[in-house]
Amino acid sequence: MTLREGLPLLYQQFTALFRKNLLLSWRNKRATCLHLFSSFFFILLIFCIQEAMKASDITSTAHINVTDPKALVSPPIPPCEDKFFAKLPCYDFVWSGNQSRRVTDIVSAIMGNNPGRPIPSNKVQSFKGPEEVDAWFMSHPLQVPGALHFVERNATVISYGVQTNSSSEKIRGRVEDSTFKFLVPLQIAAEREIARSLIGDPNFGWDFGFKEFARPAIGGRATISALNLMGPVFFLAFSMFGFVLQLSSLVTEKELKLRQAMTMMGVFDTAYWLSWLLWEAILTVISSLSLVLFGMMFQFHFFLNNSFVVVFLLFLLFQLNMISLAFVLSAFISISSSATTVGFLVFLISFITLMVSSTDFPYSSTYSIYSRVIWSFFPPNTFSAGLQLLLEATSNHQGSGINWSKTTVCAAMDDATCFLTMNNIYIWLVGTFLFWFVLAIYFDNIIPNESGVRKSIFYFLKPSYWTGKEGNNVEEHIAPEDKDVLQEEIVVKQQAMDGIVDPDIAVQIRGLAKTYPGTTKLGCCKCKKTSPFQAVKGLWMNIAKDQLFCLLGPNGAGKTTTISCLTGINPVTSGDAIIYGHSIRSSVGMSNIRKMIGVCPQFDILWDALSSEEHLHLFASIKGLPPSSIKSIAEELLADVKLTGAAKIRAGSYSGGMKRRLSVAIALIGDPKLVFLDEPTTGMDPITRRHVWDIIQESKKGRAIILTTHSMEEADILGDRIGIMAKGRLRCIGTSIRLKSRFGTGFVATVSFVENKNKYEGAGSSREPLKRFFKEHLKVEPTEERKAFMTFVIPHDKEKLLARFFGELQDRESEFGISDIQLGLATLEEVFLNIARRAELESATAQGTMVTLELESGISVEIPVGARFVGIPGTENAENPRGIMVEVYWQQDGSGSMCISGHSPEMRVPQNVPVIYEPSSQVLGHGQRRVRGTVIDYDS
Ligand SMILES: Nc1ncnc2c1ncn2[C@@H]1O[C@H](COP(=O)(O)OP(=O)(O)OP(=O)(O)O)[C@@H](O)[C@H]1O
Repeated sequence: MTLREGLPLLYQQFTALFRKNLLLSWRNKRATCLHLFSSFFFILLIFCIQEAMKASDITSTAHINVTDPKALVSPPIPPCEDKFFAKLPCYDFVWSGNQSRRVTDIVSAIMGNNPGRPIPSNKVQSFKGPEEVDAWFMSHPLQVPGALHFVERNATVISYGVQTNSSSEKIRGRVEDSTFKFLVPLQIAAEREIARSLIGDPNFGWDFGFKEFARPAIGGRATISALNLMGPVFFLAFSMFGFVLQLSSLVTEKELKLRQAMTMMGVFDTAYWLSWLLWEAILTVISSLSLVLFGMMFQFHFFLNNSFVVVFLLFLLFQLNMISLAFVLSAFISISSSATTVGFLVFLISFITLMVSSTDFPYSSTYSIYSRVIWSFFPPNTFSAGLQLLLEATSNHQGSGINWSKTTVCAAMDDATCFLTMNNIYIWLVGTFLFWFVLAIYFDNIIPNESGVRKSIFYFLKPSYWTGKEGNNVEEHIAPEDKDVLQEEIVVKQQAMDGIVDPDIAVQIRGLAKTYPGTTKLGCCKCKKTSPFQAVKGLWMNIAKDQLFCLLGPNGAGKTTTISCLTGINPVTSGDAIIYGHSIRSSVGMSNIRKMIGVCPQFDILWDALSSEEHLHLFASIKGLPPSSIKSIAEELLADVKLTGAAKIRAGSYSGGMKRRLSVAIALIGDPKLVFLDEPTTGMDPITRRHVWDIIQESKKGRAIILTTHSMEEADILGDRIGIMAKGRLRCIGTSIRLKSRFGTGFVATVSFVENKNKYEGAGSSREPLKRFFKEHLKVEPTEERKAFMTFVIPHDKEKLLARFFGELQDRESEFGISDIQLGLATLEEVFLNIARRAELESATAQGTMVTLELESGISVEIPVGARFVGIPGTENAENPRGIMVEVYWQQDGSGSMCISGHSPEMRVPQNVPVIYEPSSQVLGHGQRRVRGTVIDYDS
């Protein structure tokens, strides 16, 4: 099948990824709707605030048409408690001129004739002159709303003055109008009573009235002030939805290694970024459009008077800038749940800069052009400046707003103070959008990804970036101890030196090594730097076509790192690998390799919201399969992994086994010539596992498979050739039988007994002769003793004796009650444990890592990790000249480290067995005697 290449492939990947983005948004309807239509809630909120402002200003007639204004006739002097923030005890008014009898009478008349409420004498204070009143004011702030000052000039002239506390305190958003509330009533009362006194008629009528103008409602004022007050913050909050959602989608793809999976399948970065950009641009257009339309629907002058295109463009460009910013920040975040926190932080910073912007900073002559340029790189700042221009253009009822032809016109009166036009804002927003987008792609390359891989800061200046060729240095490494591994290394080195490309070889690994750089972690007081870690220390091997190579090894051995290097996820530190003639060190070679490999990574790399069918369609498109064949190939693969019934169900609801099967199917898309399966059957039940084994077995034809597994049974059944790695090195390589015969403890003989009740009752005693028979001839004890069978492990060195021994045993079958004898090699698991143990021992010896073995006899012995037969110093005597030893049983804990699971009964150290590790000294600890054990090579 011919796979697509170049531009057609880029276009195919782009459309497939775009469809994926669309599906993800569709399946996440709630978030998408919030992104698209949250503008409605913000506009509604501004509308409600505007209405609330109107309601709170209920005494004002600003919002209604005043056709027939009501006249207020001689309003009374209000009680002082009516004053907003009056300080108690308070006085209704104070007055001066109390040395005049006539004035005193006038004031008494004011108090007594106050309409509807005569004023009691304790609510009024009198003084001699205005100076005394002022002094009293100073010591009694807010205790009186007004004062009257009378002067009796002569019999016909009494002059007076009025003082009011005009401070405009607000209460619940309402401002007190002290002139009409206090000043006018005091003035009317004073004039009325002076007139009556002068005329001499206490009933003289004095009605004073006033009323406002008849006029239409001042509709725009509150609308604009609600938008002025809340608009910038609310519009910023609205654009945060898209920002946070985009950030979270990108980080989720990174966190779940979905991006890595797509890279392994050969996705172009251009297709990836463009697919997100186009999808987000569409969402942004819809959300900006809905914001402007809702604004118009709620009759805001800002949206009605400014031209539609001018407002829409400002919101669109700003939101696109926020998307670019989300792209940049996604390079620095590795956990999707942090997206909301980062969104909140960006909102907070934007809010602060918004406040700063309201002080004219930096768009005035006081500030330098540099501060304006730097300030404008943060999109919310430019946006708020643009918003301010549009708000000012509609700030009063007559404001005609800005239309397209006025976008180049400055709002300022003279050229010297003209720093911004709408056109400048648009140009800046387009510029910063492109700037942040390019920066996002740059950071995506240089910030360590989920595998800790990053390019150098000046990667684009390196010739290798453009030519696709990199160096090929091979570091010297310690020669392997194992003869098969050494032989393999010699063959590969020779072929590499001669430049021979064996047509039967799919992968040739040439001294592949990987060192992870140390990382610096910021603690509360100091930085903690970890040292570089050598995960793979020089691998040399050939992997043949049409074969399944099984890579085994304990946790942390370096298997996944090796696969990551071969699939181009991790760049190698030194060495190389040639896959079907292409080097993994060259970017051109790697892109060719990606077309012919399939990868089933260790962890399921799937979108919960996509079905298995959609996954296969997506990955098939990324690989470049012709669109016409994708449907049938997906159906075929789904049938192979028995997922046809669940083809349309979302992967999020799959069981662990179903997810693994889907991952296997993804790895087999496009008939790859080399398939990497990293622990493909983890979490599967035995039936499903066997089914997947069948699929893998079938898939061997015509391709090479590299499989890593922790199941020895799987390796035994599927592996044509097995390599065991430990501590970054290849420890052994060969077929299963070869490994078992070389590294197993020997042969395993299982003797089954005839089912006979009488015999069985005496089984213990009737089996003694058989045990003696094994002991006398082969010097072995049973390792397992059950009702129906007994198992003996026979060391390799007894191989020559076996033919005669088993011949004799068969002859005496009836005597021993034997029904069947089975002889086999040790299991692969035993081989694995032996190799792992040796590697641990080697590293523990090199590093001096010790663990404590608590013997049943009560003695504690310090031994190197992995040591099998341990001699106990101080137990030597005449009977046991070399002392006592035990066999230590090891197992791996959850983290892959070896730990002691038990030990055998104590036994004599045989003569002539060599000591591998001799402790240099004995140590004492916590008052308890602790000795270091010797390691005995009893196995060899
Ligand atoms: N990005 C990384 N940075 C630093 N060290 C790493 C990184 N990835 C892996 N390692 C270390 O490299 C060693 C090899 O890891 P690797 O995942 O290759 O082991 P493995 O054989 O695949 O183990 P497992 O069976 O658990 O998957 C481990 O000690 C691991 O901690």
